[in-house]
Amino acid sequence: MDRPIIIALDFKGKTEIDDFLNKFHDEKLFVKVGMELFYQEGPAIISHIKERGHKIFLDLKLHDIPNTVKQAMTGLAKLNVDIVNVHAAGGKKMMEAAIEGLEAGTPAGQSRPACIAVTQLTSTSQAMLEQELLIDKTLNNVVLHYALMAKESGLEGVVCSTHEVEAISERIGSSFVTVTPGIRMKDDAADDQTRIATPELARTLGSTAIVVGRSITKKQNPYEAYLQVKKAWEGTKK
Ligand SMILES: O=C(O)c1cc(=O)[nH]c(=O)n1[C@@H]1O[C@H](COP(=O)(O)O)[C@@H](O)[C@H]1O
Repeated sequence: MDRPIIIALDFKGKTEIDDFLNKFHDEKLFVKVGMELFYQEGPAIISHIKERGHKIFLDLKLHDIPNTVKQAMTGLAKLNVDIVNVHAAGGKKMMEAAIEGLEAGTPAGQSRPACIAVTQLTSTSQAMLEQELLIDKTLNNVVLHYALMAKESGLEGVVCSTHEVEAISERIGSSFVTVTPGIRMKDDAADDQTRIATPELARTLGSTAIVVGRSITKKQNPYEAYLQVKKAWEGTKK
């Protein structure tokens, strides 16, 4: 993966997507389609965005019994997206089933989408981990453990916060993909995110890709905001 900025298209529908993408002057982007958009527009939105020439991370965060995840992934593989994801909390059998489903569903001549596992959401804090999820470990250790499970299950990488990237890369190797949301420019509000970082820090700590939503989509000039994120992300060498 060529260190992309993945723009989270958290919009209501196709009209909003077209208005937004039209601001990018034919630049080929890597975008993320999540639950908000997919549940409104269905699979047709994927072919629509692909026709415009953009790469897609389909972020539906599957988390169910292994057989259900396998069958769901068999269907999703036909959409020919670049990345899909699951929750690592579903366990190793579920993650293995996700890969089996993707392999079974990928049409001949197409490459199977990369599959990555959400470790702990970037909205989760240490206090929430302990008090609500009753996990009595450090966030870093939990994320690293989930990343190891994902690796053992045959996945290509994880979604984690920037703050766990170094530990994962040290233990598993830097070719294991780390996709990091919770990205904010210095003066932006954290909103509902807890484990945030600037694009510069993500670059310094070695994230494979950053996911950026509101710091681009909610700005008055999203294209200008994207260029600023890009400069920050590409400017600082590790
Ligand atoms: O899987 C994800 O993409 C994801 C995982 C996670 O731990 N945290 C997280 O924020 N995300 C997604 O990344 C995007 C972040 O959006 P912003 O907070 O607006 O930049 C949203 O679309 C989330 O659904």
